[in-house]
Amino acid sequence: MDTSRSSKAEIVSLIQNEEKSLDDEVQQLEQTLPKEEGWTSGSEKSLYLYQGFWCLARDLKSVISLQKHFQAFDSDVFVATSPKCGTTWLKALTFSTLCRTQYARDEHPLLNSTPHQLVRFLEFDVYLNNPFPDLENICVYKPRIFATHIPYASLPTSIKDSKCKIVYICRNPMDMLISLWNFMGKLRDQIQDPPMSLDEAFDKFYRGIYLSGPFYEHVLGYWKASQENPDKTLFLKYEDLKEDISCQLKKLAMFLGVPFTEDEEKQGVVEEIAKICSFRELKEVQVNKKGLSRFGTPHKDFFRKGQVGDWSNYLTPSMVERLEKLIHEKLDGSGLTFKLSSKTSMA
Ligand SMILES: Nc1ncnc2c1ncn2[C@@H]1O[C@H](COP(=O)(O)OS(=O)(=O)O)[C@@H](OP(=O)(O)O)[C@H]1O
Repeated sequence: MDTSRSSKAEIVSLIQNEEKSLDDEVQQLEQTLPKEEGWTSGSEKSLYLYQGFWCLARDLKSVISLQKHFQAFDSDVFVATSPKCGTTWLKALTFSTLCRTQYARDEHPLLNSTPHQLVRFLEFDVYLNNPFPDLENICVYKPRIFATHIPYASLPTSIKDSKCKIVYICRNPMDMLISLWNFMGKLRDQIQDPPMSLDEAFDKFYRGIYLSGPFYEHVLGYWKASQENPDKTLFLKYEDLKEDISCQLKKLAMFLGVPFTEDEEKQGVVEEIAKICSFRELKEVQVNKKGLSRFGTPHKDFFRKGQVGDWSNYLTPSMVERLEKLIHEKLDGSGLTFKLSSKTSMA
């Protein structure tokens, strides 16, 4: 919306009209889109299948408004993920890599802000209840870095068409399921919902019914984008980061156009970033231990175990067999594979 020539009253009226038209559109969609019970109780927690992915009614409004209005800059960077695949970690790493010259080494912003405050979600935060956020002033550090769980196909056109960069992280779906089930379990406790059995969670996950699911479509969308244009989309795996964070961090810096210099490497900058963004360190920072995120989740719930292979402590052999078969079917021919190691590792 170009408001450069409008008076304040005209702008207020434009915003009100846009809000009203969005509300009408969402109300209509709620009546027509396929609908399923969400992971917590309450009709507002129902999930709707919008453009092939599952979305809360609250988020439908922000997704539509950012699809309509968001204008990406060539310099922007987007952290794209499915939930529970390493978003918090990749936000911290991307921010620390890109903005490393903008703060003193002993005054890292991650010591006072959560990764979700430094790299804000477009649909759950920036555009939540606000179709025209003040994007000019929203990111203190430059370049602008935003995050999203929206699948590649449904990203605002300007993200796909501009020269901005997208970093994506995926995780083996079995660990993702266990992480999601534990996370939603904590949300259910807070609102006094009875616990959801693992069988029920497995069934929902298997059918792709969770925020931004189905998993395979999400992963394959970004996988194909990274194959077609590797300079625009970088595809990372949680397991690879756990295995060799320095190597993956250098790859990330190179992709973002800010490779570590020889001097930086000698000074241990790579290891410093890896350390401050590690599960062990971030979990202990005060700001990550208390308080709620702007989308209502306790900060501490973004840090649970941070391990590879925790699924083997929960999933039954028949669940594993069914998921392995599904993974095989869905990813067949794509060239994408997951390590399903049951060996756990800590940061
Ligand atoms: N720094 C760091 N290093 C490694 N692992 C980390 C880190 N921070 C968070 N985690 C683990 O990531 C899981 C949460 O996933 P997301 O951050 O994608 O969640 S969310 O989508 O933003 O809600 C969740 O995984 P599980 O422990 O398996 O549940 C977190 O513990």
